[in-house]
Amino acid sequence: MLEVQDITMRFGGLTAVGGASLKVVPGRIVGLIGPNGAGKTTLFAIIAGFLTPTAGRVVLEGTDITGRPAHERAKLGIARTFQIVQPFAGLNVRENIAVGAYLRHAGAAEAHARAEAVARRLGLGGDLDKPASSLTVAGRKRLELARALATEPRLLLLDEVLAGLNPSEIRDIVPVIRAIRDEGITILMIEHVMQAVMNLCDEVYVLAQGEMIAEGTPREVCVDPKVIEAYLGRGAAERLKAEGARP
Ligand SMILES: Nc1ncnc2c1ncn2[C@@H]1O[C@H](COP(=O)(O)OP(=O)(O)OP(=O)(O)O)[C@@H](O)[C@H]1O
Repeated sequence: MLEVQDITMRFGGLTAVGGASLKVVPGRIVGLIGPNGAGKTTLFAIIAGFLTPTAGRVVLEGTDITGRPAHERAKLGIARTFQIVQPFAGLNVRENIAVGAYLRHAGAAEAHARAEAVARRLGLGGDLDKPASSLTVAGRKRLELARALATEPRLLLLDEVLAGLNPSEIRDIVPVIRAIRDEGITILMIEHVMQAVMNLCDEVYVLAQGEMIAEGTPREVCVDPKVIEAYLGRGAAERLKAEGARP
C-alpha cells in the first residue's frame, strides 16, 4: 500500500532522516517507534505531504506521490493525526469532525451526517453539540481521530494518539484503533506507549537518529540488541545480558 523509499530529510546541516525506508502492507497496523528526536514526526510529515524530502520517494499503491501536495494526498486516501491536538476551539464537536468530511461531501447536511456517524463510532455521539474546547484530553484525542476518519482514508497515520492518556483511557481506546483496522483502514502509528505497541501492531519499524535500525514483530524488535542500545545507550544489550546471566 505504502512504500517509503530511501528518504533523507536535511534541515540545514542537520540530517533528521537519513536514507530511511519502510513498507506498509494493506490491512495491517504498523508501528513506528524510536527514541525522542529520531525523525518519526519528520517522516510522517513527508508521507502526508507537509514536507518535501531532500531525497527519496513516497509511493502509494504503485504511484510516486513524492511531489504531490498534502490536499491531493488526502484525496488519495492518506489522513494523519497530529501529536499536539488542536481542535477548532470556536466550533462544536460535530463541526470539527465535519471539517474532515467536507473533503468528500460538499454539502453541509451530508458532511454533518457523515460527522455524526464517525462521532458515534468513536464514542463521541453524546458530545456532538459541545464546544470542542470543553472536551477532556481523552475526548480531544478521539476528536482528532474522528477528524482524520471523516476524510474516509485508506491509510491512517496516527502520531502518538495515546500520549497524555492514563492507563484506563489507553485500555479504552486500543480496541477503537483495532476496530478501525478491522474495517479495512490500514494504520501506520508513531507510539511511545510500548504496551499498546505490543498489543496493537502487526509489525514495527524502529527509527534511531534518522536511520531505520530494525523491523519485525513487536516481540522481535524488543529483544533486538540494536534497539536496546538505541534506547538505553551503547553497551546496554551486553550489560543486560550479563545481568540476566548472573546467578
Ligand atoms: N522544521 C525543522 N527544522 C529544523 N530541525 C527540525 C525540524 N523538524 C524537526 N527537526 C529536527 O529533526 C530531528 C527529528 O525530529 P522529529 O520531531 O522528527 O523526531 P521524533 O522522532 O518525532 O521525536 P519525538 O518522539 O520527540 O516527537 C530533531 O533533531 C529535530 O530537532
